[in-house]
Amino acid sequence: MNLLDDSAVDDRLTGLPEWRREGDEIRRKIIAADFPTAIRIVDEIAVEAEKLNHHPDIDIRWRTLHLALSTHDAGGLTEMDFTLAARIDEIAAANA
Ligand SMILES: C[C@H](O)[C@H](O)[C@H]1CNC2=NC(N)=NC(=O)C2=N1
Repeated sequence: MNLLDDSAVDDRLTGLPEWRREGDEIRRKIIAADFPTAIRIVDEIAVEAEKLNHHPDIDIRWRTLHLALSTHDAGGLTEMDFTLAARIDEIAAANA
């Protein structure tokens, strides 16, 4: 999987307004209604991550999830990160 250059990253982020670039990662926060919902979101993300064999870093703090995506094997951002980010946004919206 090839690393994306800065313009490609910026281009893909325009379609993902919840996400911010932080160096070699993209990050977003999800505030769930309550803790059980936060865990359900994490579980649904886990299903998608396994399908893609691409996994986010997830920080769970009560009902706030901090997510970070990067392609560790490539040492930075690739298409996989943006594919999973879009799926995470769908999961967040479905559990809003
Ligand atoms: C061996 C396994 O396919 C790899 O380690 C996968 C697993 N999940 C992954 N997740 C992420 N975010 N980046 C990777 O490079 C990656 N590689």
